[in-house]
This record gives sequence, structure tokens and C-alpha cells, in this order.
Amino acid sequence: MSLEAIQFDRSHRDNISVRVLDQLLLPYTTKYVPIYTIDDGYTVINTMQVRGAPAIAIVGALAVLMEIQLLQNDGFAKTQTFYDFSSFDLIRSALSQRLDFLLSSRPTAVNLSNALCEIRALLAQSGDLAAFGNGVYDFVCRLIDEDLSNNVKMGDNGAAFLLDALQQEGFDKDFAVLTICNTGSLATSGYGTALGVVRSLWNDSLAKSQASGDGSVKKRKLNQGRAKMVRVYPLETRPYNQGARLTAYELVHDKIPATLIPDSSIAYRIATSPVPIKAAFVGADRIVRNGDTANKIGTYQLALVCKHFGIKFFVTAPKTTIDSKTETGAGIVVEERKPNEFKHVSGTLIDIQTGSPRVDDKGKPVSASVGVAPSEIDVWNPAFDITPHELIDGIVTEDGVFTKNVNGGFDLSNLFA
Ligand SMILES: CSC[C@H]1O[C@H](OP(=O)(O)O)[C@H](O)[C@@H]1O
Repeated sequence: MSLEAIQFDRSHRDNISVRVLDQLLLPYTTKYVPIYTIDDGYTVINTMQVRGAPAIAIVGALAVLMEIQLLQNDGFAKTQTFYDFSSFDLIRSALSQRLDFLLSSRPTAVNLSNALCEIRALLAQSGDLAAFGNGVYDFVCRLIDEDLSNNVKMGDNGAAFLLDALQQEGFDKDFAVLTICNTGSLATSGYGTALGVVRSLWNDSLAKSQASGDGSVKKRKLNQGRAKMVRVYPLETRPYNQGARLTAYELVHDKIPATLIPDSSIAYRIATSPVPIKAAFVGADRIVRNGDTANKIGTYQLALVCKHFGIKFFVTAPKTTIDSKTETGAGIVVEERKPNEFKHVSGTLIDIQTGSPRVDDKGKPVSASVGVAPSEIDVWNPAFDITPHELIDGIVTEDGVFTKNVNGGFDLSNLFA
């Protein structure tokens, strides 16, 4: 099992390498795909071999860095025709077109456009390719390192906020939380956003129960109350099943008690759960000025169900996911995926006798797709929906948890770059 979505070998500055975990083959196959060019970055992002707003931005920026490394290789320069090396101005113009292309890989998650904006500024101020390459290298290293440290801060912020709120309302028992899609290490540089909160809640729970754990988890009590998280309910997250394929995989890896549930069972699960469900933590692809949030399709109705049951609903995202240029959710472009990603279900062939993956003559699990709808039927397959800020109880960030003012509005101006 590997939770390392991105392998960036920076041990030799002049010979860096990048590989990404092909998440379409999880949970049964661990395969890394090399990234050499912006085309490679576009492909793995557009096909969702790598996905998750922060991870998309990191892989996009790394693809630019790898292309720059290639452009500085004379052998490549002689073979390609897109770039005109007669002046850096011409190279700069070609690179600008390549950044536009990369940005079109997935339009809704703002992290990629935020990262490419920074890279454009570096391109404008660089005098030559080497200087631009060094600027992008420093930017990408900072993006990766800050994302990881921010995720742990965010996880602790969200966990402590919930635990303190439960203590204040006099709740001191075991509880469960809900989450949707994948917002863990596979969507970021590590630890995760909403799933990072789950990891911090679990660390707190282990510390409070003095559980032995497996030694790999840093047990950290995050408040003095007795309430502790004992179970996670990840939603399968149709139609691409990031919850079933990826979040369940991460929770099994971390040995966090979890029960995978169908998207359609949220209300009935809350009504019948053996332990009270006290919160939902979801990620974000774009949070706009008023707090309206784009996230995986299904998030909006999860928020509605939480409102019905009086359960706290938190959006969890780093500042790199904030879009300070867009006023409300009405301004967000929602990506629609190909119909066959909905009409077909892809995965690994399972031997129904043994329940184990079918393998080929090389022992590799066999991938397959099955049809679950008539090919003639029209479908609507949005990758995201927009949760109105009115349904959001808090926005968890590395800078703390932001809640609404007495007028029911978020003031996120402190988070704007
Ligand atoms: C921290 S990941 C943010 C976000 O990205 C996921 O979408 P996708 O799997 O399509 O890239 C999902 O919306 C997560 O909440």
C-alpha cells in the first residue's frame, strides 16, 4: 500500500524526477507514472490518475518544472518544433501557451490556477530559462512543503474546534463523523484536508483511550474533554468512487475504524448509527468570497441532511483553495465529466469464488469496466456541486476555523492572498 500520491526526487537539482501514483488502479494496484512534460501533467490530471485540488496544483507545477528541465537539455531542444530557441521572449510566449493548456485540464479546482498564476509571474520577471527554472523549483518545493505542514495544522485546528464545541455542549461520549470523496494523502502532499481532521481526531482518540495504537501514530490529546471519535463513515462518492476506492484505502492503511456507506444512505445512517454522528468534514475545490464552496458532487445534499439532523458541517481547505476574485458560488465553473465515466464502472476484476483480484499471467491485477446504463441514455455528470455558505458551519484552514458572523455571513478577508 502507498499513500504517496506524488514522488518528487529532488536529491539532484539538475536531474529531478517526478512520478505520480495512478489512482485509477487503486486499491488493488500500486503503479507510478513518470511525468516528463506539461503534456504528461495534463494527461494525469485530466484523466484523474491524480486528483484532489492541492495535488492537482502540485503535479501541474511539477510538470512545468520537468518541461523546463527538458528544454535545458540540448538533445531535446534539437528534436522538438514547438519552441523557438532564437530568443527567450519566444520561449516565454510558447511557455505561456503551454500554461493555458495545462490550466484547461480541470477548471473547477482553483489551486491549479492559483499555482499557475504564480508561475506566470515568475515567467514574466525571469531573464532566461535557467532563472525561470530556479524560480519554479523554489516555488514548487515551497508549495509541497507548506501544503504538508499546513495540512497537519488544519487537521488539528478542525479536530480541536469540534472537540471543544462538543465539550461546551456537555457531550462527553464516543462519536462518529462523515466525510465524502477523498481528501487525504492521495489528494494532497500528505495527511490531507478533511481526512487530515479525521487523522487528528483519531490521534486524540488514541491518546484519550490510552490505546496502544501501532506505534506509527503520534497520539496527541487535542482537548481536555472526554468525547472521542471512534468511527468514520466515508461515503462511496459515486460516480468515480473516490470514497470507496481511495478514502477507504487510506483509512484501512491507517487502521482507523471506518464503515463505507452508499451515498444514498446518509439520512438513514445518521438516524440509525450505533454511535452518534456529530459532524461532517468535507474538502473543497474552490471557496469563494462569501464562503460558497465547490466540492465533489454529493456535498450539497450531505450539507442539507446535516442541517436537517442538526449535525455540524465543516469545509476543510488550505488558503490555496480560496478564490478571492469570485463573489459567490454562481461564479464558479462546474466541470462536467464524460458520460461514460458515469455509465461505466471501472475497477479491478474480482474472482467471485475467492473475493481476490483476478491477475494476468504476470501476476498483475486485471482492470476492467462494466456498463451500468444503456449506451443511448443521456446523462448529467457534474464532477462538483456548490454548497451555499448558509449550510456551512465552519471553514477549517491552517489559520484556524472561520465561522459566520451574527448576520450569517463569512468574513474570509484574512485568508485572501
Ligand atoms: C483535498 S481534495 C479537494 C477535493 O478534490 C476532490 O475532487 P476530485 O477527486 O474530482 O479531484 C474532491 O472534491 C475533494 O474534496
